[in-house]
Amino acid sequence: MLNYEAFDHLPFDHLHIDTPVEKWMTPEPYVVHPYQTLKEATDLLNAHHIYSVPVVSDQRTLLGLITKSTLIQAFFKSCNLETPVSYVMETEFATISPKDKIDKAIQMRDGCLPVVDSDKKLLGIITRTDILKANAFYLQYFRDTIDHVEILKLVLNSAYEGVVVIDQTCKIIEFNEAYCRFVGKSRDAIIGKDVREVIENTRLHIVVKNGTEERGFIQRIQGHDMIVHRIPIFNGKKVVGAIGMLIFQDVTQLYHILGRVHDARQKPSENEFVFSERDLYHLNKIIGTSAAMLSAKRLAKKAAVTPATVLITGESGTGKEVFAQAIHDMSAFSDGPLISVNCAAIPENLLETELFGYEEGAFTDARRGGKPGRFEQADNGTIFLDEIGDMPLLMQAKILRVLQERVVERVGGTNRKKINVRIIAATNRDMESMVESGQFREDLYYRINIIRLHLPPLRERTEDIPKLINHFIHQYSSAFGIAEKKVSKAAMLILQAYNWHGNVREIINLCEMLVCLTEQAEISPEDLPKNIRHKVAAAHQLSVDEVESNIKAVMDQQEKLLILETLKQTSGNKAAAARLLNIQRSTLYMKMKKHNLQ
Ligand SMILES: Nc1ncnc2c1ncn2[C@@H]1O[C@H](COP(=O)(O)OP(=O)(O)OP(=O)(O)O)[C@@H](O)[C@H]1O
Repeated sequence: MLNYEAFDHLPFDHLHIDTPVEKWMTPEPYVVHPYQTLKEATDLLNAHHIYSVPVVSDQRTLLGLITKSTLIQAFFKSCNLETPVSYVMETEFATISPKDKIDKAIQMRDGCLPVVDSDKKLLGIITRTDILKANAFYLQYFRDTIDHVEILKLVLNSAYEGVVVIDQTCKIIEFNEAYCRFVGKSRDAIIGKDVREVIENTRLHIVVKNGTEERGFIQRIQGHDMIVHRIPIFNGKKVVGAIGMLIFQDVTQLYHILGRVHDARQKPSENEFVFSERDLYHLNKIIGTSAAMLSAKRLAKKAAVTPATVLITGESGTGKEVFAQAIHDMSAFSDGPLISVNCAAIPENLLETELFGYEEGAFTDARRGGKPGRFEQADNGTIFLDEIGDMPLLMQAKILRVLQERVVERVGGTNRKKINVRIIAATNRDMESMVESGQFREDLYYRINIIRLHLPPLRERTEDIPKLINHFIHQYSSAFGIAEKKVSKAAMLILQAYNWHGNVREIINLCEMLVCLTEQAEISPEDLPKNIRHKVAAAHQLSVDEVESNIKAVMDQQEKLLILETLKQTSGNKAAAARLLNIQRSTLYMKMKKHNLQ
């Protein structure tokens, strides 16, 4: 490591490789005068371990140079020690001007190079040590520059947006990792190529030509509408290149942002829908009006209007497939099929032929005429890759190719078929940690995680539970031709307090069981499965009986408040209150007596 203190006297801030000699010279060198003796000159050279010394007049005009070899030659010629140096000094030697570039000093012959001004006045000397210092400094300077370039590369590569830099001949000189991921090519395969060969519909070559900036343009790349900026790079007045930036990974992200701005401005109530009749038809099949569900429905609608890939995440049974269906039904792909593939259910050795199909003769049992794969079947429609987190790594690489190129090739075949497919993937696994642990390819993750739709578990949206239960009780009652049963308030409170690890799927199973097995018209806490009642009690550290008596107390309190509220409304008129509550007057009297309201 170079010690910078050695250069403290130098103005490094503005240093450049061709700095002048005056920055590096030794400013007040040892000198001898022409009338000094050879002995004095010899003593000076020996005392300071130097090879040469300039000879100057009293006004510091450079007259000659005394070197060790001049002295040796003088003694051979029998000059005595008292001879003045002017008799033997060199008069033919190189000098350098203070404004000359330091690299000119490299031709030095005599151990030192006098630095003189136009009047031949000595300003300093350049010694070998000065040249070594300059070299060492530049070496460090270049190392630092390389470090800076590395830092810039790091910054560029950690940018979330795609960045491309081209020179004035349209050759790509920089291409960051985000962009590489997006176009699915390695940096090495891209650097040096003409930008028009790498980026579809680019206009960077035009920007380099006319030097006009283009901001916020929409550019179609790989089937997606992308927002881009194109900025010319100037050196003085000359355009020397251009930078292209992919600002949003996809326009849908802009739609999200616009949606958020819109939401913030409008502050719509949670129940307010701005969907068409057709959207409502599809979305209303998804039961739930909790804030989380409404925002998931809005996002699904926004995703449906773009062809972008959607990744739906959420625990098992939260409705990922239901949302995939709704997105498909509301999208421009709805005239085509929705093909579902459960990546976890198909054995690894069959997954490739299942997804990509095979040609006749591809393997021993191959069907005559071959078989199209799921991707081909989904052409002009949607493919739903369920449990994508369980897909083997080898298959992930193949899927990535399809996502990048939108082309499929059957197993055992050579034809590549272009497909137009919207992709929806779903998983209940933690994709980010799978990527971190290397179980899921990072490049594929970026490809599918364009629009992220997360479905929270039921226990985080308990207000949806009564609606789901009533919906499925109604559905099963009519399917089985059984008179519809009502879930009592107490039973509903227990169901809302339950954990529902199986989410909606578990609710459906329970409703089927309750419709079939409950004999009374009302489903009460005792009709609920024991495990549900016990788990709710355990979660509250109570016994089952305590839970039920607590619920009864809560309900009694609610009933009392309701009666008081209604009587207030009717100014104490009991007949009117009974009418409002839709109960007999005698029942109201009975309840008022129970709650000590008389
Ligand atoms: N909000 C909902 N409204 C109506 N039905 C729903 C809702 N959510 C889920 N379902 C129903 O619940 C069942 C499970 O849903 P779905 O298969 O979509 O869940 P999933 O998240 O894909 O589960 P898995 O991860 O196990 O595949 C399905 O029968 C589905 O129709």
